Amino acid sequence: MCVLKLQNVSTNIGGTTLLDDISFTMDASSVTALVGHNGAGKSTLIKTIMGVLEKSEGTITVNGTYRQDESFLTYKQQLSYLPEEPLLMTELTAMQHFQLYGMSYALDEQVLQERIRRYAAGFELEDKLDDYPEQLSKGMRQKVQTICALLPDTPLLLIDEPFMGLDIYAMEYLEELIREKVSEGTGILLTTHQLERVRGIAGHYIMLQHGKIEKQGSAADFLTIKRRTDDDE
Ligand SMILES: Nc1ncnc2c1ncn2[C@@H]1O[C@H](COP(=O)(O)OP(=O)(O)OP(=O)(O)O)[C@@H](O)[C@H]1O
Repeated sequence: MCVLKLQNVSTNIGGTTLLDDISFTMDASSVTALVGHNGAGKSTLIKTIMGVLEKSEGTITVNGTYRQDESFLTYKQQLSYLPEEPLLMTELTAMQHFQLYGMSYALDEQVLQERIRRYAAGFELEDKLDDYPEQLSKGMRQKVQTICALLPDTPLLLIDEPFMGLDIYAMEYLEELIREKVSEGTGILLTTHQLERVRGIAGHYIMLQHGKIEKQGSAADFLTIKRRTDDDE
C-alpha cells in the first residue's frame, strides 16, 4: 500500500525555487529518512506535504486516494505532523493540547486517555499535565509536541528532527514508539542529521541538495557509503 506519493512537486517562494521536481513514493509500515545539509530543503518538503507551504507544481497523494488539491480537510486527517520547533499555544495546558488533538482527529475518549497516560509516563511528564508551556523546559515542550503528534492513528506521520532537544531516555522511548507505529502500519517520513540514531529504524533514505533529490535508496546502502566516505576524510 502506497502511503505517500509525490509526483513532480515544486515549491517556489518569492520567485525562488525551494523544491525542484520532487518525485518519490513511500509504503505503509515503513520509515524514510530525509537527509541533506542545512538548507537543503528537508523542512520545506515536510511543510509542503503538510500544506503549510503551498506547492507551485505537482501532485501529492496520501494513503492511495487522498489528493492535497482535492479535499484538503480529508487529506489533512490522513497525516500527523511533528514540527522541528514546538508550536504550542500559550493559553492551553499540556493536557488541553492532548485533548485538542484527540478531538481534531476524533479519537475515542478511552483510547485517548489511555494513550495520554502511557505516553506521559514514558516521557516522564505525568506531573506536568496541568502546566502551561511557559512553565515547561524546552525539552518538556518538545515532549508535549511529540505526544500530540503520536496520539492520532494516521496512515502518515511527518516528523521534522524527531530527536532534537530530547534527553537520552526520551530519545530511546521515542524510537520505541516509532517502531510501534510502524508495526501498526504507519508510514513515517522524518528529517534528520542524526544518521546513527535512525540507522535501526529507517529502511529508506532520500538525500536532498539545493531542493532536488540527489540520491535515494535503501538506508543500509546509504549508511555504509556514508561511513566509508567519512572514514576516508
Ligand atoms: N518561508 C520561506 N521563505 C523563503 N525561503 C525559505 C522559507 N523557508 C525556507 N526557506 C529557504 O529554503 C531553503 C531550505 O530550507 P529548509 O528549512 O527546508 O532546509 P533544511 O534542509 O530543513 O535545513 P536544516 O537542516 O538547517 O533544518 C533555505 O535556503 C531557506 O533559506
